[in-house]
Amino acid sequence: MIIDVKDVTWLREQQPILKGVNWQVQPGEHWCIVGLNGSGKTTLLNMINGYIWPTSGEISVLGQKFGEFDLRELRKSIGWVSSSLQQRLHGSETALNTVLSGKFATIGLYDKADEADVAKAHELLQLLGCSKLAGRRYDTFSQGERQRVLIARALMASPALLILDEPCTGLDVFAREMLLTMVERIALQPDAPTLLFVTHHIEEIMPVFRQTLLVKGGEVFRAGLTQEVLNAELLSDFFGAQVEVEQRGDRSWLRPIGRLADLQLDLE
Ligand SMILES: Nc1ncnc2c1ncn2[C@@H]1O[C@H](COP(=O)(O)OP(=O)(O)OP(=O)(O)O)[C@@H](O)[C@H]1O
Repeated sequence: MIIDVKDVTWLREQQPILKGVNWQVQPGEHWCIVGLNGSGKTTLLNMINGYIWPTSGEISVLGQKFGEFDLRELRKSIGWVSSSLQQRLHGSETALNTVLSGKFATIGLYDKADEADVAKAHELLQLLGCSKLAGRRYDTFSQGERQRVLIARALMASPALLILDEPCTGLDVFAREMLLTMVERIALQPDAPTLLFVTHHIEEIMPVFRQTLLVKGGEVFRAGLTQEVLNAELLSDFFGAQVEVEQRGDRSWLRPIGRLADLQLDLE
């Protein structure tokens, strides 16, 4: 099993941030994780990466049970692309060196990459549609280009699990579609890592994400087949507001219905 979270609770200042979470990810599955701000998604991912420990319950990742192995070793098998990583990278590095640094898990390239590494980095830049950027400085890239270079960087370490944490934030609609196409391309590679794709937006769920986890108030609201999860009744219940879900091609699009006042938004 790739991820096995059993009855996990995490308390902070006596308050449960995660409550009785059960979630299993099997080999070959790719999951979307959806939840509103503050629902507990990042906390759950921090736990999967071993940065925080459950107050109670058990967790194993890539067949390793927490408490019985070296977390630093486990982290080498997990790629995590997030906005905080984006801020930490060195702007003066080229795209090629940024990707190569992924092999050594360093911010900046200090180790000597061999020919095979360079060839692999070029292949990954091509996979992500960034070949032309190879020799350009990272700080000259658009947001969409940065995200794609960062995904190539994460793939450089050949992770078994790749977490894409809201990768479409700040992208225009075309850059977003481009990124989603690339993500799908990665998932369809024969030796693809298991992908976890965190988003607030239902329409970003590509068909390759056959499973979806809905997180609400630190609890699993629903975990199952995307096709079954993405229905108007369930999502209205999940968001606490009436929504409709329209199927367009092989993607679902969500639209709030009713007056804004009914959405119980705090607009003050
Ligand atoms: N170390 C901590 N101490 C106290 N509260 C915390 C801590 N870490 C997270 N929380 C709280 O737990 C809740 C869940 O936070 P988390 O960051 O996991 O949400 P999220 O679903 O990732 O949100 P977003 O979509 O905004 O990134 C929030 O209310 C947050 O303030």
